[in-house]
Amino acid sequence: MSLLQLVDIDLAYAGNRVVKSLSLSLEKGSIGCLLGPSGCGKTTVLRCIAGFEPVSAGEILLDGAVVSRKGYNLAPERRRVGMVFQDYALFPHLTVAENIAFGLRDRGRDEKRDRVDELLALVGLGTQGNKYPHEMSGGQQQRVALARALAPAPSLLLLDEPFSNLDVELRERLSHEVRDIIKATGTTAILVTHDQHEAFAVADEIGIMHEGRIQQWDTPYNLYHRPQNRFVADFIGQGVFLPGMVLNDGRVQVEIGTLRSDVPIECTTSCDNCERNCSLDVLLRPDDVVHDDASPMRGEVVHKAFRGADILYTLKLASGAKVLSLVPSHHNHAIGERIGIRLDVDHVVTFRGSEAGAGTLQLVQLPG
Ligand SMILES: Nc1ncnc2c1ncn2[C@@H]1O[C@H](COP(=O)(O)OP(=O)(O)OP(=O)(O)O)[C@@H](O)[C@H]1O
Repeated sequence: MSLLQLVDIDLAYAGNRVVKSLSLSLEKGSIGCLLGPSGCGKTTVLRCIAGFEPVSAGEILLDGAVVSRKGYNLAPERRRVGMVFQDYALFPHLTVAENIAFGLRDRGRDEKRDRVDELLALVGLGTQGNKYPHEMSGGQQQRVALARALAPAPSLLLLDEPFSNLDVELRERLSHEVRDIIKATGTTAILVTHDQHEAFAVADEIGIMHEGRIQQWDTPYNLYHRPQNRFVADFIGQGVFLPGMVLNDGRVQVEIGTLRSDVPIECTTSCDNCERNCSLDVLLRPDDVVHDDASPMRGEVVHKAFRGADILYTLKLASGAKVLSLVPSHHNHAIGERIGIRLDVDHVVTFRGSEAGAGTLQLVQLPG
């Protein structure tokens, strides 16, 4: 059953629509994420869900009950929604235990103490309840903030860029921990971030946002492997679009080889016969282009990024087009070298060719 539903919500600041007919639904116990570039409206959606912004159209339902619609906005404190912010927002004059107990003011003393102990243990700070926030590291402070938000057992937890003040390594570790903690409590949650690694580490489902709209709401796997439009393909992971031509038997020819899909190519109504030399763009990820000394197909190394286990090569083809190739790092080639490559594509993702109207999804071909 959906715990949270947004149905065609709109929000405008001084006539400027920053959220546009946005819909999503989140099952009880699952973790969703709004991921997108700065200014796309993620935080505004979160503020609407929390009740800090009234919607100008559409509805928000929590546990089946309408909490927001035009002209009606249930107060934030009556929504049973917990929030975690990027700056932790802990009370500096209260101890860690007092911070966590803040939302439990109406509970008895013993019940409050037991709940605080339970939360301290859950976030791995069992012995640190008497410390003050300034005596703790950034990561510890964020765990306190999470414990404080979870203490009243909210039906929905909202996390707004919760890791952005932390260094990269800690961010990655804490994002896994936070997921485990949220899952251990069975809480439904929504995370807002512009960092896809964070989104992948925490969320079950992710909505890619662009200019106030969700472009695709899907699992991390599908966003990477089955992007529904160019924006999603560009935003998630790395890759290039290489011009291609559909061959008669459903194969797609690109400069460095021929791709084959297990399913027929599907066109949109404006292109009703892909079998006849349709031109399109093929999405090639760095792992689709394999280094192979024996291959007659060559690419010139124009850039290389050493990543420890792998090197990400940018290779220029004879036409001048570039592809990316992820290669084990013991294959160390110099800039200017021409190295052998071949395609190793598991499934084919294509979009209508640039000259025919870049940006419009026309065709996606995937294995059955
Ligand atoms: N209170 C406000 N008044 C007017 N415009 C606002 C207000 N808050 C946000 N905006 C505008 O609404 C748009 C969406 O902002 P929002 O903060 O939701 O984006 P975001 O995706 O969360 O961005 P970021 O990742 O940078 O936080 C932006 O263009 C922003 O300038």
